[in-house]
Amino acid sequence: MIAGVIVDVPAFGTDKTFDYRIPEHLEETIEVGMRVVVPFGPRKLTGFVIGLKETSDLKRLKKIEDIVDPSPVLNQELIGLGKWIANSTLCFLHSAYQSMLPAAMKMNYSKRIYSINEAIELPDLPEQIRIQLDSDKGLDWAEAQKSGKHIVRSIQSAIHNGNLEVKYEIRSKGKKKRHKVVMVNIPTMELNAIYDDISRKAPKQAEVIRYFIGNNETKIPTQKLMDETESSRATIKSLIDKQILLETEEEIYRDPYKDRQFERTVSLTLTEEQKESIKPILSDIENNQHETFLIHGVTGSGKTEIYLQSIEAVIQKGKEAIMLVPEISLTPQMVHRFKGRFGSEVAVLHSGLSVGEKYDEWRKIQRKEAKVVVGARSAIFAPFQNIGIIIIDEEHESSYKQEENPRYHARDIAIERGRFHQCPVVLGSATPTLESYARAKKGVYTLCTLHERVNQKALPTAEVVDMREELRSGNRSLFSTALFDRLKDRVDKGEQSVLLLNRRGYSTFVNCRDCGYVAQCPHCDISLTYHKRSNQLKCHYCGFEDKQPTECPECTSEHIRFFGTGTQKVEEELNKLMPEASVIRMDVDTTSRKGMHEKLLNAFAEQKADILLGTQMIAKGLDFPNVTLVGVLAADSMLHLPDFRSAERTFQLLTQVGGRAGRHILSGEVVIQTYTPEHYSIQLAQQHDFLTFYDKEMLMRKLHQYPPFYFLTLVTISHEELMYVVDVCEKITEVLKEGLSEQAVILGPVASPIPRVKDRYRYQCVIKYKNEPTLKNILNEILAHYQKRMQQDQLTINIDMHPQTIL
Ligand SMILES: Nc1ncnc2c1ncn2[C@@H]1O[C@H](COP(=O)(O)OP(=O)(O)OP(=O)(O)O)[C@@H](O)[C@H]1O
Ligand SMILES: [Zn+2]
Ligand SMILES: [Zn+2]
Repeated sequence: MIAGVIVDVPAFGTDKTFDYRIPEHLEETIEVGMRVVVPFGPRKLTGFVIGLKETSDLKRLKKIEDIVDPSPVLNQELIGLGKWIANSTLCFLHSAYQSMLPAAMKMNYSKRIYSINEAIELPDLPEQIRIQLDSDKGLDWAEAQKSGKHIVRSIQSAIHNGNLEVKYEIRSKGKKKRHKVVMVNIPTMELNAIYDDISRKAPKQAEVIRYFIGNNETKIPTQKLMDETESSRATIKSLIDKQILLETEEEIYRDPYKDRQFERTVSLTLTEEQKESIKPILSDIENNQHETFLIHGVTGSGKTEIYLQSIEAVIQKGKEAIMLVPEISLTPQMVHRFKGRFGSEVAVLHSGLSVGEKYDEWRKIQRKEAKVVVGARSAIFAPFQNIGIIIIDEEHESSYKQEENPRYHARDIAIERGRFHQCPVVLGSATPTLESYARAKKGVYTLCTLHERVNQKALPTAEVVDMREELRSGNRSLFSTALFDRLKDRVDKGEQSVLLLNRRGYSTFVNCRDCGYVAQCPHCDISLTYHKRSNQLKCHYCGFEDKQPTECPECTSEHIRFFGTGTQKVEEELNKLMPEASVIRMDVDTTSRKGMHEKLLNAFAEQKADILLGTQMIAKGLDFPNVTLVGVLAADSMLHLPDFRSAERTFQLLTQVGGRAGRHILSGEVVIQTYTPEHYSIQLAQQHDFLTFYDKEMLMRKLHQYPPFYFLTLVTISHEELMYVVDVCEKITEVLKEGLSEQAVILGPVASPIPRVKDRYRYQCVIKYKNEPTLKNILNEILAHYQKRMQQDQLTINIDMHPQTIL
């Protein structure tokens, strides 16, 4: 038998199936979808088996050496899906497959050196190195290279002379966790007799036997048995030696939620609007029919309850469900809602879990121990076999697009999988993307609208405050009088407030008041970010760190410091102006440690603070009954970014954050501070008027030839030498101009918005087009043409077929 294998060398020349012969002893074992170890040149690599056949066109085939997985990690559907991803996003097949698996299953390759014969004298090498060469583990080549040219050369000549040998080793990054369990190794009725027999001579051992007599369990983790019977390892060991007990190893799951109780919840009686929306979804589930729905429902309209009841119907049919939520709204509250309804049938996948935990959750799905997965973007690849529904909540969230290879959008994958499984795909949002809403209007998606909040509560009233007016009337603080008064009122009444500071486009840099100098990263063309806690400047692109300067390097003025308005600054001002208010601050700095995100939210939920101050991460999904005021400190901080989606993003953010207020018994109020109160995205968000916003924004997109009227493709080229980058980018632009139709618009070459990162210059060109059937071929030809230079010359060409932003 021959296996077709996709090897772990994501490069242009190797992006194809290689044939390997299956050795006899593995013939029965190897299946499509497994990973195997194969020889590749001088190396050993892993690869995915994506097909089996009887014969190959090639005569001399190498043999598969070993298997990595005892059972397939990809099923037929996922193998097909990988090809589709590779084709539609122009990525390598191996990258597509790898991205479907948890990080723990990535392979580590190492090259190790061993002595062939311990007795051989290698006087050129230091004692320590010789010991390692003679050991079982050998010497790691990467390590050896750090020990100096002289030593490296000696090792190389010893290899050449046949005194040392090289082995390639492969390990996966994550491990399965195991623990020891003991079980009774004799018929249970004999236990009493044995107890009588040994109780005098070995009372400790008898104690352990009695545990099993008095208990229905016949198998128990060794550690637990020792704890419960207060016995030692030696006692247990004697019983094992006597073959009364048997000890084995068992795999255990790391369950991040194991210490938590989830109160069971039941389905709520749906409102009329909810019933109308869920009806066609349930009918598709019943009839195994694929259709994409867009649920446009105002904040608090009960979309989540529709998801829950749809999933319930799917489970009842014996099928599985994928539920995607954006990373930042995958809060404990959210997990609770799903675990509360479906218990342990729910697997959760998000970046807050450790590599091992994620691996375990994935295996729970693989082994069919979970029926529902709730997770961020990559959960779309959950290895279910029998999917009955795929739901994407907050479908407008940009985090559903992966910004590195493979550059896929989870929405596209959802629809592709939905088609394969003939099941409904549900997209939900209070602020759908223009793309999705346009498709719904055209009838490509089925539109369901929820106009009202579940409890008939009015949407919170919003006030827009013109900050220019505030300045004119002498208020230089970050808070308008309107916002300040309301904040104070809530603190006095014991109600809670949420304050949003949109970080993007916000000043966090250090500059000189006298000459205007701004501290920049020496490796990237971007300003350094000031970190108060360490009093340091940091580059968020390359990690470069520097001390806060005491004088300006340009003009030696001492007036150089951080004048920005990050969340820390706001917190300080709040403390000064309203010392009686307690504040919880949530931003990248306060939530970087594991579990902090949850801790801070819990504290706020328990009303331990009056004000929750934070960045975008607080805008979504939170549902606190006592919150009656939401303030947005600078609504337009993102509006002026030169990005075609900036108005849409502003509208979405304001609508979402506004939706946090007054969701329960108390009514809510929203105050939006802005320097451009006349902008339609701000005015229409104030009026909760999605439809008018949609019409207006669609006109703008049409006028400027942006999605959804045009498709975009972004090509980014980078290299250390500026002239080289410009040259390659110019040539690529020319090729595109020649190959594409008259209708295609090609912008560029231009420097990327961040023109240099990690000492590499970046240039880009953007293609706007309606219908260019040859585009992918042309791009593939370009990649093929530059393949050598990409491998040998550190040239990078990145292609994003549908960029979320061209910023
Ligand atoms: N049919 C119902 N009867 C009673 N309460 C309901 C019903 N449906 C939903 N709710 C409750 O209403 C609140 C808001 O619902 P839910 O969170 O599902 O809204 P949503 O549309 O998902 O909101 P958002 O988009 O703002 O996150 C929740 O507390 C939920 O438990
Ligand atoms: Zn200066
Ligand atoms: Zn940098």
